[in-house]
Amino acid sequence: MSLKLASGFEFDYENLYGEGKVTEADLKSYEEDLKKAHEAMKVMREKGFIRAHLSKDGEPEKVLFSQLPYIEEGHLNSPSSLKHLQELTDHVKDNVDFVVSLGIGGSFLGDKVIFDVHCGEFWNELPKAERNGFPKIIFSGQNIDPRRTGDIIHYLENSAKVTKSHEKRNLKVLLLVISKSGGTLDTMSNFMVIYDALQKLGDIDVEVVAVTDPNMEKQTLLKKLAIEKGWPQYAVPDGVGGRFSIFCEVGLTLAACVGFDIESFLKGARDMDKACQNDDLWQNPAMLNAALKFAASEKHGRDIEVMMPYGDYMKSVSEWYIQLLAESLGKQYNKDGKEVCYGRTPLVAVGTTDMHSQTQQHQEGKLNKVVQFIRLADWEKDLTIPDIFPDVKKLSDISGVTMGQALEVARQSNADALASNKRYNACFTLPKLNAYHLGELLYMLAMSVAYEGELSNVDAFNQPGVESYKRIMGPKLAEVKAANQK
Ligand SMILES: O=P(O)(O)OC[C@H]1O[C@](O)(CO)[C@@H](O)[C@@H]1O
Repeated sequence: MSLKLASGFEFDYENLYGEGKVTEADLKSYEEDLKKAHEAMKVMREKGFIRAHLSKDGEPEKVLFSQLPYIEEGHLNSPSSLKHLQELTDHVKDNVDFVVSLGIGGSFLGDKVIFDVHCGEFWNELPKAERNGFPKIIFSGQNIDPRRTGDIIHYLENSAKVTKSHEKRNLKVLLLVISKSGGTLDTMSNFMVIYDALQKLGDIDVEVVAVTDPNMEKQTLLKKLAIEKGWPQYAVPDGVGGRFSIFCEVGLTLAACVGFDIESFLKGARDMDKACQNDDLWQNPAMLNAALKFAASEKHGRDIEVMMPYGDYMKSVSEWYIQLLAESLGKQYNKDGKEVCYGRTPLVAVGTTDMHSQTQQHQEGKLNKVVQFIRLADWEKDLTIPDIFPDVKKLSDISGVTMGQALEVARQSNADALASNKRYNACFTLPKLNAYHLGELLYMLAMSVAYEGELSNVDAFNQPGVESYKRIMGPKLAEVKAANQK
């Protein structure tokens, strides 16, 4: 049982729906709610309106992520904004040695997905020609870890020495500072430490590009600095929350720095958006995914979702999804102010790696999980396991198949084993790992949490819970500073 789009994207729900799983009757009981949720999505697309959604200042706020795939003048992504991104590409290509991308949460996770999918693990070790002249990339700001930040500075210092002695020039480093609110401690502390250290080194030319809320009336700290210092600016528009921002200039600036195909990525998202306008539940990937996961949680207690892509470079997709699901649906109060403590808990896993650790739990632990696989139908550069030890039967037996085939056999076996023991699971198949199919997948997941927000009657677009520790953290930090000054 699966929903397959013309692009080849497939959602296989065989092990999630049917007898002993989410049933027809379960979905029937949500018929009216699904209709309403689908209507709400139409209104969101047309007007940017989501019932009861308020900004963190308690003001009515639009929800505009569904506009992002459509490149049109006057839209958030437009021919002129793409031209502006091309200027960044033209600037960094064959010119900048390193881009340090600074951000956390939605200002990091999507960029890491783009980097992993497009560049892979060894990008920074490749000769420049193999990177097509694009810079090396370092991520920072996603923690406040003095050792790693110190290591980044030291690494750049050493690179500057090599550049000076081999090429008789300064190293060029661009700090891409990404923060919607413009003042996040994690991002800005790393930025200040790194910017200061690099400027003091003397043999590094440092420049800054700021990605922040463009609002001129209520300027973020980062915006003010960018104006004052004349740094180029890109936008995290009003109405686009961090966890949806991979489709705006948060993700697209990093994409522009590595030569990731932005237009294909947005086309994938756009085609998925069209598929998600289908009124038929069984033909609408986001509505179907939301309905099945919601029913699995509410009717069968399966309220943990293990996002388990098969392949190392998709682990960050799972990490991106953690924020999407957790911040969108983990809510104490529903839209009517009633305490509900809703939310499905997301977990990161990777196949085959976690089949040798977590799978024991998935297979025999509490019956509270849905394991959601992601697989690639085609590994463009697959490798065949050679028969180099023909006398060693066990090794000879595993030769003659490709690693991609072995990976898929492992996944299917895991799915079958789970299903045979009442363990719900499902699978998204991407025909290939490229910008287009990534756009499809991520957009479908974003739209799916929007549906689930409506089904569960919680605001999927705020995150009041993260303000609690922030309120405690500010004064605590001030106390530490005061003590340091004594
Ligand atoms: O882009 P900013 O404003 O620095 O925020 C980073 C992240 O922090 C959060 O606000 C949570 O603390 C996320 O929602 C957001 O993606």
